[in-house]
Amino acid sequence: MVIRPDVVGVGEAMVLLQPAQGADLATAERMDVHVGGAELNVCAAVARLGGTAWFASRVGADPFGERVLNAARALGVGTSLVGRDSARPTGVFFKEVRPDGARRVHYYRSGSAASGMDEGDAPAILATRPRAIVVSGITIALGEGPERLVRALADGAREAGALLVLDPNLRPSLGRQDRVLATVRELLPLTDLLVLGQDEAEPLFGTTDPAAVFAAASTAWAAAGRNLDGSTEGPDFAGNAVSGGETARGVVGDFAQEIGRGDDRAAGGDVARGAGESARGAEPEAFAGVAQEAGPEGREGLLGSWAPVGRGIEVVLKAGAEGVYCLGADGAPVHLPSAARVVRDPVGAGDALLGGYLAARLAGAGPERAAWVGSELAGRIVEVYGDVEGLPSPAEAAALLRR
Ligand SMILES: Nc1ncnc2c1ncn2[C@@H]1O[C@H](COP(=O)(O)OP(=O)(O)OP(=O)(O)O)[C@@H](O)[C@H]1O
Ligand SMILES: O=C(O)C(=O)C[C@H](O)[C@H](O)CO
Repeated sequence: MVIRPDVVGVGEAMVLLQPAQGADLATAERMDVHVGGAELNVCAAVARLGGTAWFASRVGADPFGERVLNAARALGVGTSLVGRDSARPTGVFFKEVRPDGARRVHYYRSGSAASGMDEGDAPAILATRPRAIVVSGITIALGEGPERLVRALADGAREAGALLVLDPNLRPSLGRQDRVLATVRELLPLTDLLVLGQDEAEPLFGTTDPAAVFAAASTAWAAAGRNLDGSTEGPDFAGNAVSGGETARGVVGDFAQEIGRGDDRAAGGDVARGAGESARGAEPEAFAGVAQEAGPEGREGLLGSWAPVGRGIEVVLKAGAEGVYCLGADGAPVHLPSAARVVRDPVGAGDALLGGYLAARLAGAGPERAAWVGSELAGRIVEVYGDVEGLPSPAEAAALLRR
C-alpha cells in the first residue's frame, strides 16, 4: 500500500535543556532534558489528534540525534524522512523561564546537521504526496541550503498535491531575519495557510490589527497575479467577492475535493510507488550520503479532506495571552480567547495551535472550529513545561475533535 501522510513538517528539532522555572541558566545545577523544534511540535499535535504526521529533517549520528528520533517516534511522528549526518552534530538549545514568566531561548545549532538540509531533500518529501507540508521561517533562517529547500517545497507542493502551510516563526537570535521576511513575502502567493503571530504580522505587513493582517495577506497572495484568470483582484475569504474566473484557490479547492476521494491514493500512487512502497524508499536518493532512519509510518493518512472556505490564502493570527484570530463565516476575523488557565511555559503553544488547527481542518472542520481545537491544545501546552509535554492524551484529543 502507498502510504500518504496527512502532514509532513520540515525543519530542525533539537535537544532542549531546561532548568526549573525561575532558575537561572548561569547557576542552575540541574536541567530537564526535552526535545523541541517548531515543525516537530506541529507534527506531534497532528499525530495526537489522530493524523499521520511525518517529520523531515537531519540529525547528527550522535546520541542527541538518537534522542530526537526516539522522542519523535514516542510522539507517534514518522521519522523515515529524517537523515543522519555523521559530519554534523544535532542542535541543542536551552530555555529558561524567568520568575515573571518571561522566556529566554539560547541556541547551539550553528553548523548543525539540520542546517545542512538543501533542495536535494525536496524530492523525497514531495514524493510522499502529503496532504499538507508545513514549513517555517526558522528553517529559512538556518542558512542558504535550508532556505533553498523551503523554496523547492513551496514550488513543488501544488504539483505534489499538498497544501502549503507557512509559519514565519521569526527568531531574531538566529540572524538572517531580513532574508526570512523577504522569503516569506515571496512565498505568500504559494501559501494556502498562513499561521503567524501578531509580533510577526507587524514586520511582515506593518500592522497587528487582525482585519488589516487578513486583508494584507490576501492582497499579497493575489498581487502576485497567481489567479489563473490573470486577475489581480483580492480574494474574498468567504469566497463571495472574487471577480472573474478561477483563482489559484480554486485549484486548491478542486484538489481538496480530490484528496477526499479514495481513488486519489491511486492518483498519487505513481509518484510514491515509483519511489518504493512508502516514502522510505525514496529517501536514499534525495538524502544522498545521509543515512536514513525509519519510524512509525505504517499508517495511511487518517484525516479527511480539507474544505477551503474561500478563495485565497487562509490566515490564523496568534495573539499570545490574548488568544487567536481566525477567519469567520462572514470573512471577518473571529477572536477566540486563550484556553490556558495558568501560564507556565508558553513556548511551543503556537506550534500546537497550528497542528491542532491543521489537523481539524484536514478532518473537515471549518476555521472557527479548527481554531478552537488549536486553542485547546495551545492552552494545555502553556500550562506545562516543555514544548509538547502538555498535549492532551490521544483519547482526550480525539474527544476534542469530536466535540
Ligand atoms: N501568556 C499566555 N497566556 C495565555 N495563553 C497563551 C499565552 N501565550 C500563548 N498562549 C496561547 O497559545 C496560543 C499560541 O501562542 P502564541 O500566540 O504565543 O504563539 P507563538 O508566538 O507562535 O508561540 P511559539 O512560537 O512559542 O510556539 C495563543 O493563541 C494562546 O491561546
Ligand atoms: O526556536 C526554534 O528554532 C525552535 O524550534 C525551538 C522551539 O521548539 C520553538 O521555538 C517553539 O516554537
